[in-house]
Amino acid sequence: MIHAYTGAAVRAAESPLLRAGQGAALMRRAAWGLARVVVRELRSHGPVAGATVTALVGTGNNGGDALWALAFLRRRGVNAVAVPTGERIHEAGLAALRRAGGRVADQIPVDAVMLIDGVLGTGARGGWEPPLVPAGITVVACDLPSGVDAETGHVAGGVIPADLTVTFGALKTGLVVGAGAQAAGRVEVVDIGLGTYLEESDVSSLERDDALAVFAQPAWDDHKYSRGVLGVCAGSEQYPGAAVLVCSSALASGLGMVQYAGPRRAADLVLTAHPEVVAGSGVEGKAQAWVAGPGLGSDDDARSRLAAVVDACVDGGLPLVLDASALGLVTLDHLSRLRSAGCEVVLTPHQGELVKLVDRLAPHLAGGFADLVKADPVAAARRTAGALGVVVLLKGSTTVSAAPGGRTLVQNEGGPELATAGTGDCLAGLVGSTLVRTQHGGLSATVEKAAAAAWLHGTAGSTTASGGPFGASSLASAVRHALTDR
Ligand SMILES: NC(=O)C1=CN([C@@H]2O[C@H](COP(=O)(O)OP(=O)(O)OC[C@H]3O[C@@H](n4cnc5c(N)ncnc54)[C@H](OP(=O)(O)O)[C@@H]3O)[C@@H](O)[C@H]2O)[C@@H](O)CC1
Ligand SMILES: Nc1ncnc2c1ncn2[C@@H]1O[C@H](COP(=O)(O)OP(=O)(O)O)[C@@H](O)[C@H]1O
Repeated sequence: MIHAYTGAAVRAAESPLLRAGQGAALMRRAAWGLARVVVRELRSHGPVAGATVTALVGTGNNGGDALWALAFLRRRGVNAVAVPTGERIHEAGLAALRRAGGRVADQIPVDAVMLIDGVLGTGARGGWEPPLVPAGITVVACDLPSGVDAETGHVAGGVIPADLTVTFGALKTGLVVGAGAQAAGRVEVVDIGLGTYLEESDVSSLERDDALAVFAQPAWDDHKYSRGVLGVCAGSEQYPGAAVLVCSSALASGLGMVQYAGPRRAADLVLTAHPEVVAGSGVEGKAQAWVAGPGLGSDDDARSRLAAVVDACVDGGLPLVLDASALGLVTLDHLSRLRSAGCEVVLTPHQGELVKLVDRLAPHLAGGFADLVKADPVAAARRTAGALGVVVLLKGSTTVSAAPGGRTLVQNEGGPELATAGTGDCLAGLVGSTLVRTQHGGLSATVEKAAAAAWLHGTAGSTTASGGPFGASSLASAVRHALTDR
């Protein structure tokens, strides 16, 4: 599990140390860590001594870090050049650079092989417009790529995409969400001794082993019912393929049985693809959790099929995933009955679906929500989860899974190749699969299951993308592959 903290939390952790007069020591520790990483990167490409490394140096402590790092690099024989970007500069850092023999210039030197982005860190307010950066130069961001909001990952103006970000004290939320995660490149954390002062993390990410633990292999004495039976209420005469996609991904994730409930045309397609599915038109059966929504449509038939699934879940206290069409049909009454019956409920909207859902079911949140979803998906998912009392898995370049209590997991395994019709249906099948295979552990455990599904989905997407462009029906085999190699 990887944990990330808000910029504010990291600053709060620093403050007792600053009060104790250790500010300069903290900065030197951070800069030393940054310089070590730069040396390692230089060495992997050629000689360190004589290489030109430049830094864009802002007006605050982020610029101070960059200046100190240049000073350390100069002592290692690097041609260290600071390029100030503002009217002010960190005086002690500048003095250190000058003492070490480094210089100041007003432009990035033409022979620079590496650029340290030390303009803005956790103190950035709003956006900035970076200068043009020469093509081919390796960019190392100091703490954060300048212009990334440490709290949200939002980029309000421009940003210099980094090959590598060296961040200090702890991983920041802005480095693992949305545009910030994209701009950061590889991220390395330098320990500057904040550990004991850091409070609870803001968001976390599952790593491979965490996710694989959710998709546990069967025990020797398992049978199909103990491995889990997933009910799927998806597809319609108009959109039959969605039913196949949900069933395929669920089966590929290795559960005991998939039971399909839907109209003839969709059921026939499902059975042609997967004869092992138990198909019928109604929701009766042995399902231990349900997925409802993909391809249901929005007519009366869709409404009554969803109502039947909600009734079955309420009666049996069963977990339920609501995706796609179901997000436009679900009512506050459904959610309230499901909550009262103690059902685990996961909603899996993309951004547009979330905005519509909030408009309809939580209008008190709706003002400015469309902007919030883009600028701060973590907050948007958290607020919705809190308002509706369910787990919300918000899809996008970062998949955010939030529980009503605030526990939030963010996953970034998948790339934009996943933005193709039907991949969300596959994800719904995987989330359903996680909900049948483990016992109740409260919504805090449910959010982890949702994130494990996102991990598997993103990993499968990236593997499939490495073979060229793909459609959603190719994902299932990569899901199996991701679960094979353990
Ligand atoms: N505390 C510590 O001991 C340690 C801190 N550490 C380091 O300090 C960093 C935080 O430093 P910080 O608080 O000085 O903020 P920072 O990110 O440099 O930016 C503030 C400056 O930028 C300016 N500015 C703001 N927005 C702007 C914009 N849009 N466009 C242009 N300018 C803008 C703002 O100007 P002002 O608005 O005040 O005029 C101010 O001058 C942190 O990320 C880490 O690297 C580490 O060394 C560990 C020890
Ligand atoms: N730019 C992106 N980077 C990574 N993943 C993405 C990106 N765009 C979409 N995805 C993923 O692709 C899936 C698309 O789901 P969805 O929009 O529901 O599609 P559909 O309804 O067609 O099945 C989601 O899991 C989402 O997280």
